[in-house]
Amino acid sequence: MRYKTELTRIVELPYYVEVSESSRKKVKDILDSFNLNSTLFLTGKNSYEVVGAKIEEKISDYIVEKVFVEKATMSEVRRIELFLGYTDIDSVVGVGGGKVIDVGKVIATELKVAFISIPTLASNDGIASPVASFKENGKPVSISVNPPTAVLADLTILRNSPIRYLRAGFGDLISNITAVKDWKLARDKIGEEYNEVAASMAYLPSSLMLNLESVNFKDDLTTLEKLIRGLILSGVSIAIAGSSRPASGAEHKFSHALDYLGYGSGVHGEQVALGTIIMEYLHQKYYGIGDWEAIKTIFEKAQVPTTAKELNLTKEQILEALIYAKRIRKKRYTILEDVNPSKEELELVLIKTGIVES
Ligand SMILES: NC(=O)C1=CN([C@@H]2O[C@H](COP(=O)(O)OP(=O)(O)OC[C@H]3O[C@@H](n4cnc5c(N)ncnc54)[C@H](OP(=O)(O)O)[C@@H]3O)[C@@H](O)[C@H]2O)C=CC1
Ligand SMILES: O=C(CO)COP(=O)(O)O
Ligand SMILES: [Zn+2]
Repeated sequence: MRYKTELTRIVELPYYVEVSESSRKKVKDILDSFNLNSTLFLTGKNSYEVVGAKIEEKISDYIVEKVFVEKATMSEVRRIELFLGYTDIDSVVGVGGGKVIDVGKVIATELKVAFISIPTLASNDGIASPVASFKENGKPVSISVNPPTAVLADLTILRNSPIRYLRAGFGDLISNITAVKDWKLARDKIGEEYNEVAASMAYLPSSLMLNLESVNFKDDLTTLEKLIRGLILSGVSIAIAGSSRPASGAEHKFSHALDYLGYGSGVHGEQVALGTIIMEYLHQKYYGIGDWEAIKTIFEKAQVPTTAKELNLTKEQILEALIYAKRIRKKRYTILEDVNPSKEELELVLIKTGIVES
């Protein structure tokens, strides 16, 4: 393995992170403590109704413009930046789901201002990560951005958010188990640079959740808190690694492939959850490390979809996406590149794991 020439790593991390039942109330304090007073307030139509309006009220003196984000694309970023024109802003406050947070991260990065992330959904680890995921011409692209300056993860907001997105967030968190296995594989097989701190931050919170007796994000605040903290650590692990490596392996390639091909009705975390069962199966089969049944069981306990049918996918579509996955990010070495499973073998995996019926 060869390292770059610098002797220590310089990493950009969020300055302030709070996970509590009242984090939303801190937004004014945060703006004050960073000496920020000209804010672009970004939100979504639904998130505004549910929580955004109340947060807006608290910082109305600081807001210079409010914009509703409609889609997660570069053209939406341009629309908002053109709308701002010569208006001076020193911060972006984003109150919404992944779409709003990602658009906020890109705008704050381009305009070199602070970004305060107030997620109203916890559907993926983008809450605190330096990655924005856009769809351009219907195709997914991942963009490197600055991580948020502050993350205010409010458990009251998130507990009351639609359960489907919390379950999807759980899928995205558990997927770190196979992502880190793939990273280790790349270290061992092709000498890829590996960072134990980033890998542990991504891996441990998800692996510890495998032992839960039950998984209920609505009624059990401790489990919800573990999910949110895990997703935040996952985002920070990406910042430490300098790429999404600790949180995105073959299971993510599979999910990106489904998006490319336009198959099924799953959201990101649901798709990667299915991918995680498949990749864990392959890791277990070829290297004896892993327990795909434990992963499937924890998904079932959390009511994360574990079958093709639940995501409106056919067996053929999943197989096509698994084959297509190798064309995505060819340089990211994973179990798929290592084993190069045939279509017949993959079909057997789908049947053995119960993802499709035989
Ligand atoms: N950065 C990253 O690493 C990743 C980013 N993504 C990206 O994230 C985006 C998807 O984000 P996701 O969070 O799944 O969903 P969205 O942000 O698209 O929101 C989904 C729906 O939920 C609504 N909504 C938001 N908050 C609430 C709430 N508290 N109560 C009720 N409804 C609510 C939204 O309405 P409204 O918008 O009107 O408020 C919208 O209708 C995609 O663009 C995807 O590419 C996906 C994976 C990783
Ligand atoms: O979703 C992500 C991590 O969970 C981001 O990963 P990608 O770089 O594959 O988009
Ligand atoms: Zn993800």
